[in-house]
Amino acid sequence: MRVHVADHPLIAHKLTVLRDQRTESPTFRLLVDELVTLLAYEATRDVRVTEVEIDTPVARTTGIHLAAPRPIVVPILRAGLGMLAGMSRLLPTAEVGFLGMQRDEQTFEAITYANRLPDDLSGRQCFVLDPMLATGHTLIAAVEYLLERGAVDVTAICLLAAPEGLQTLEQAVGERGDVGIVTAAVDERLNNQRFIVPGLGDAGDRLYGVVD
Ligand SMILES: O=P(O)(O)OC[C@H]1O[C@H](OP(=O)(O)OP(=O)(O)O)[C@H](O)[C@@H]1O
Ligand SMILES: O=c1cc[nH]c(=O)[nH]1
Ligand SMILES: [Mg+2]
Repeated sequence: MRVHVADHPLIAHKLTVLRDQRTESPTFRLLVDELVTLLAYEATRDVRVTEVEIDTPVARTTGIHLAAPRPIVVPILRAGLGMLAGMSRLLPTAEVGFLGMQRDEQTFEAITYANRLPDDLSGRQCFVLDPMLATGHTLIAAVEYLLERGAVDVTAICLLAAPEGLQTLEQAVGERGDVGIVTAAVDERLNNQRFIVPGLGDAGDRLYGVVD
């Protein structure tokens, strides 16, 4: 499994403000949006392209366009929705599928409450958006939905990952397909409630407010 930790002072600065418990929702949303655009730049390094001939006002030349079929972007609701606008800015022609998933806070298993993905993802490159990779259960389920439908290349863009979750993900899906993670940081560990430490708290709550 490919793991890329984006090492850049601007990313580290924005992440520090994001982690700060004094940062309120409006600023938090803005920072998530900015961070995902920076991370998407790394995550799309191997996006498929095709050569094209074009005429500039001066001469004929060879360039590249994104290859067909178009990539698909999959935000995992709720928190992943906060990453969609930033990703779409960089990949405006990508299709968007949706997964609604919630972690059971007793068992830490992922519950899927919405699945709006194309049935056939044969040969498609997929970019999954979820800010937090904690136990990894949510992302494992998401990656499995995509690989089952024929996706060949799945890259998850996360803001924070826990070492435990990365290991669990690697064991579960690392050998099944081409799976990669791009994250702004790998934190220290999970606590007893399986929250990432030091982390940033509950990403969904910080983006959208607390729900029961
Ligand atoms: O790696 P895991 O242990 O599975 O945890 C990570 C998941 O937990 C959070 O979602 P949450 O269940 O809080 O839902 P929300 O986005 O609606 O807040 C987060 O956005 C991930 O989807
Ligand atoms: O630290 C964590 C773990 C799971 N989900 C979150 O939003 N934060
Ligand atoms: Mg949440």
